[in-house]
Amino acid sequence: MQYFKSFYNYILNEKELSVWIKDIPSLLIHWEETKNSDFESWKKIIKKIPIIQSPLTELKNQVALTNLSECINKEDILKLESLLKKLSPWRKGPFTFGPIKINTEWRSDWKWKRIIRHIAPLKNRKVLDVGCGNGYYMWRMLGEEARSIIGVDPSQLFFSQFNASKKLLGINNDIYFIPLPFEKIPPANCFDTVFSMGVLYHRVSPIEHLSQLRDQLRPGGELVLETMVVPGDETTVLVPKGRYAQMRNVYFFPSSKALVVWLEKCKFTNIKIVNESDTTIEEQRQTDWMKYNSLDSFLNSNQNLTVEGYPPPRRVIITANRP
Ligand SMILES: Nc1ncnc2c1ncn2[C@@H]1O[C@H](C[S@+](CC[C@H]([NH3+])C(=O)[O-])CC(=O)[O-])[C@@H](O)[C@H]1O
Repeated sequence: MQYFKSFYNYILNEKELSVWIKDIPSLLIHWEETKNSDFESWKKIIKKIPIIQSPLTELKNQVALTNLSECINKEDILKLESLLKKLSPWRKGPFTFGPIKINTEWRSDWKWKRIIRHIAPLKNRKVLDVGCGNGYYMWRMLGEEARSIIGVDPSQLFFSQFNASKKLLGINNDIYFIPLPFEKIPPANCFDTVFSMGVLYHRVSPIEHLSQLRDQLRPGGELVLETMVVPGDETTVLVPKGRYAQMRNVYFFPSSKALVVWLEKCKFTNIKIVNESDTTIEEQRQTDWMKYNSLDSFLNSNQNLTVEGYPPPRRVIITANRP
C-alpha cells in the first residue's frame, strides 16, 4: 500500500481512470503478498538512499541529477554508488547522478532519439508506457512535459530501480509504476499516447497485445510501437523454435510489413513505419553495471546471424492512431 497511495489518489481524481479502482488495488494487494525474496533487500537499499534537498534535474536531453556533489560529501557519494550497484543489473539508461554514471547495458538514449522526432509532442499528454523496464523512458517523457506517466512492468527489480531513481531525482509529478503484467490492467480508453517498446515479441498472443494497447488509448490517441522484426514481406513471421539471441520467452518476430497488417487487423489507422535499424554491439553491451553476457555473445563470429542461426536483431518503430 505504501507504494501506491499517491497512485490511488491520482486515479481517484482522474475520472477516466476510475475504472481501474475496482480491480487494480486487489491485484496490487496480491502483488504485495507474493513479492520475491530479493525484494526485501532491495527495499532496504532504497531506504538508505539519501533524500537530496533541492535537487537539480535534467530530463529533456538526459536523465541526470546535476547538483549531487554540492548536496552530499565524497564519502556519501561512494556509499550511494555502492548501494546503486547492489540493484544491478542495470539494463536501461544511462543515468547520471552527479559524478555517478550508471553505464547501462543499453544506450536507451539512442532509441529515444530515434523515436522522439516522429511522435506527437508529449507536452500535456496522458501517457502509458507498457513494459517500462526501470522507467528510463518515463523520465524522458517527463522531460518532454507529459502531464502524467504510468509505467507497467512486472519486474520487481526494475520497480526497485525506478523507486531508487525517483527518490534521488526527488520528483513528485504524476509519474507512477504499476508492477503488474499489462494483460491484467483493465482497458481505460483514455491515454493520449501509449508506448509498447520491446514487449511484443515476448507476448504469446501479439494480436491480443495490440488490441489491449488500442483499448487503453482514447479515440485519436497515438500508439508508439517498437519491436524486433525480420526481413521479409507481408507474409513473413519468424517463430523461433527455442531461444532467439539467447532470449527465452520469445514468440513472434514479424517483418515490418506483416506488422502493419496486424495493426490494420486491430483497426489502427494512420500506420507509419518511422524507423528501422539494426541493433549494434555499441548500443547493447556488457558494462560495469550489467556484467552478464550481452549482444556480442549472442551473435555468430561474423555478426550476421544470431547464435541460433536467425537474422540478427533489427528493430522497427511504428506510430499509429486509434480511430
Ligand atoms: N506481460 C508484461 N507486461 C508488461 N511488461 C512486461 C511483460 N512481460 C515482460 N515485460 C517487460 O517488458 C520489458 C521488455 S525490455 C523493454 C524495456 C523498455 N520498454 C525498452 O524499450 O527498453 C526488452 C528489451 O530489452 O527491449 C521488460 O522490462 C519486461 O519486464
